Amino acid sequence: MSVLRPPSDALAPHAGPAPQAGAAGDTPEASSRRKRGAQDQRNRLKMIGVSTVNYFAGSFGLALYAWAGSVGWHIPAWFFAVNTLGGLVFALLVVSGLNLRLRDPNMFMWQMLFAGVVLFGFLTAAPQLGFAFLSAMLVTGLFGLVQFTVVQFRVALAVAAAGAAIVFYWVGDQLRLPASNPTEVAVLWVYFVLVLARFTVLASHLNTLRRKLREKNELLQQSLQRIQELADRDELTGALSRRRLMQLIEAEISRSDRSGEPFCVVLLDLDHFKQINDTHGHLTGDEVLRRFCAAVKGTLRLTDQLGRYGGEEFVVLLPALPAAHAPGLMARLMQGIAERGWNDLAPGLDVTASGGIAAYRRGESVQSLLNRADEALYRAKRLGRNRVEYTFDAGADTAAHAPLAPLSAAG
Ligand SMILES: Nc1nc2c(ncn2[C@@H]2O[C@H](COP(=O)(O)OP(=O)(O)OP(=O)(O)O)[C@@H](O)[C@H]2O)c(=O)[nH]1
Repeated sequence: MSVLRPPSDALAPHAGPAPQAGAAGDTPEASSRRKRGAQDQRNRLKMIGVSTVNYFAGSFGLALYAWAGSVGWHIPAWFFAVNTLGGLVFALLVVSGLNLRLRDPNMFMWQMLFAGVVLFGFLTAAPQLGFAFLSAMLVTGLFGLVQFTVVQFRVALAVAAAGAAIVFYWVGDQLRLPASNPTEVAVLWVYFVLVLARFTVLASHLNTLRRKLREKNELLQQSLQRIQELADRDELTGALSRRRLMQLIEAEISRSDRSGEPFCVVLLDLDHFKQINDTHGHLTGDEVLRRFCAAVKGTLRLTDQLGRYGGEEFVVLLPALPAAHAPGLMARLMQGIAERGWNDLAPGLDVTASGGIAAYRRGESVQSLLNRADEALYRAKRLGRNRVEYTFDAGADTAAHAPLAPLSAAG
């Protein structure tokens, strides 16, 4: 007998007015908002329909009691009329879009209030069916359980408690569980089963909502993960994104400042890459970038990080690496690039890279560290490419940062 018209979109609340369909200059975002808004309205209408069927069942139960002689026929007739009218009003509010002007377009509170007033009204008018209206209130309360916020639920509870106090005071002594003859007992059973059936329908509806919510959550998690991956990785090469790399260098600086452990960064730049693109095509250029990264990664430790700094420029972060050990590692790295083999990609293709290394100097910023690596890289380019240059760090520990001879990967 619940007269509650449950809301439509517990899963996709939409508070704003839906823009007109096909509005000129509709952006994809506005268009998807509009579609979501229209879907929300359809859901609201659908749930008003479900609720209508629900109080048809309630009216039917009351009609059985009228047939059994427990109440006059005017009780089911009025109950049916009042709830149908209420349903029509709520449906009209949705169809006209007027509900969108309300703070809560689902009209949760209004529907609950309406249900409460109707049920208490009929409880007063037919106290001999007390159990029927009280059990209907429980069904209504079940809707509130999922749709209301905690505050709304408390308000509804307070209003229901106050309403019950008034009505019980007024007609409490006449509240009955009508079962004084076999017909009434049979009707009581039917009515009871009807209430249970409505609980079951509601419970399965809640289950569906919960499942949809879980599915949406999973989808959201996957999307978030994908966004995180996109933010952290360069799609073409699989190297870390510049943003992620900067975060890792920052973290390494903090770690080094705390522990005193040295570390290095290397700026690597492919030589004459424009020419590779121009001669062999952009797709081959892309494949060169991929293979280059794979070759570099192949020579690094698991804890080392490779990130794409931009275009054909890459940064290698070498944690816990004293500057004195950098040349050996760079020789391996350059050898790895040379040995990668490029001819199968395009005949005559030769890929080399230049590098600049900087060892972290305590207290300096990421930018300063990278600037020094860039200066070394610039020198490597100027000195003929296909080589690695080291920036002597005058401010660092002497043993760990002794000046090193330029390293030529070719030699
Ligand atoms: N295929 C491909 N090319 C890229 C990509 N990003 C940047 N480039 C190209 O890389 C080239 C870089 O050219 P330059 O900056 O002149 O450098 P370079 O030709 O390598 O010359 P040096 O660095 O002086 O040895 C440009 O032609 C860019 O279009 C990419 O993702 N894919």
